[in-house]
Order: sequence, then C-alpha cells, then structure tokens
Amino acid sequence: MPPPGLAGNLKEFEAGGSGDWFPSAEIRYYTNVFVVQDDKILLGYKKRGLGIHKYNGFGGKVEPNESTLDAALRELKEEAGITAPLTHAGTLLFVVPGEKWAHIDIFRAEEYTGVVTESDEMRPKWFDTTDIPFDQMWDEDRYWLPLLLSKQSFSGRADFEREG
Ligand SMILES: Nc1ncnc2c1[nH]c(=O)n2[C@H]1C[C@H](O)[C@@H](COP(=O)(O)OP(=O)(O)OP(=O)(O)O)O1
Repeated sequence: MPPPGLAGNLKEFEAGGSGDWFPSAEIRYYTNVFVVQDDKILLGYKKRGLGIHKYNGFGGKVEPNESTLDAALRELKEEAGITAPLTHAGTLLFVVPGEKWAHIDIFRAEEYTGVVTESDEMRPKWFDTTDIPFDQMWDEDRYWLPLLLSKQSFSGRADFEREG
C-alpha cells in the first residue's frame, strides 16, 4: 500500500491528515528523468536553483495543461539536449511543513536521440551504476534509485522537518 497522499491510498489525504502524517496541502507536480545505458547512468550537476550543486536526473515543474510525460520530455530536451522514449519508474511525494507538497513522477530511458549537451541549468555527466555519487545527491535518492536501476516500480513519501 503506498503512503497517504499517493494514488491507491488517498484516505488519509482526503481526511486532511492525522497521526504522524502532516495535514494535506496543495500539490505541486514535478518530473525527473534518468537515462540508463548498460552499466552507465546519466546525471546532471545542478548549476542553479533548487538543489544547486547536487547531481540529479533531468526534470522540473509540470506546467499547467501539460501531462507529466510531456513535461518530462520537455525538461529532458531543455536541460540535456536529448529526446528519449520514457517509461514511468515510480512516484515520490515530499512533504515540507508550510510548503506545497511535491509530487515527482520519475521516468527511466534506455535509449535516446540527440547529443547530450550542457544547459544553463544542468551539466550532464555519465556515472557507472556501481559508483553513483549519493553523497552529492538528495538524501533519499539512495533508497529508491536502486529500484529504478533494477526496474522495480516504486512509490515513496518523505516527511521533512524544517531546519533554519
Ligand atoms: N528530494 C528530492 N529528491 C530528488 N529529486 C528532487 C527532490 N526534490 C526535488 O525538487 N527534486 C527534483 C524534482 C525536479 O526534477 C527538480 C527540481 O525542479 P526545478 O529545477 O525546481 O524546476 P524547473 O522547472 O526546472 O525550474 P526553473 O526552470 O523554474 O528554475 O528536482
């Protein structure tokens, strides 16, 4: 059963939250794309904005009237210069008190067309799948990225406390 707030378990969400879970809030939708080829994974070094100086997949906010798939394709092209057939790999929900909830649809690609190109937002770099730089990524990536690599569908939720 997925955590409260994700499809398949909306009971707590619709009830407004209770117990250990934060109350429901407006949701902001994001995408994230990981290209995996043989034993390599393409990550991007974030040069500005949210997650600056971290490695991540390529993605961003879903614009109004855009599907998450369309948004994922657009962001992959904008940030890495490539186009790829995408498979939905999993869904994450991040809850920060006082902020909109972040719902992130994660996609995987095993082939692409175009030339991987640095953008003003991301510097792409290939890594061995045995040498992923988790210490330079979002803290919780280490829990679900192995599932993406092994093609196991996943859904997860992280509730954060605010510091500073
Ligand atoms: N905790 C965590 N783990 C893994 N990935 C993420 C997070 N939090 C996140 O926000 N993300 C991902 C989701 C998105 O792919 C990016 C953030 O997108 P962002 O750069 O803010 O969105 P854009 O639309 O590209 O931004 P601008 O173009 O408006 O600057 O990180």
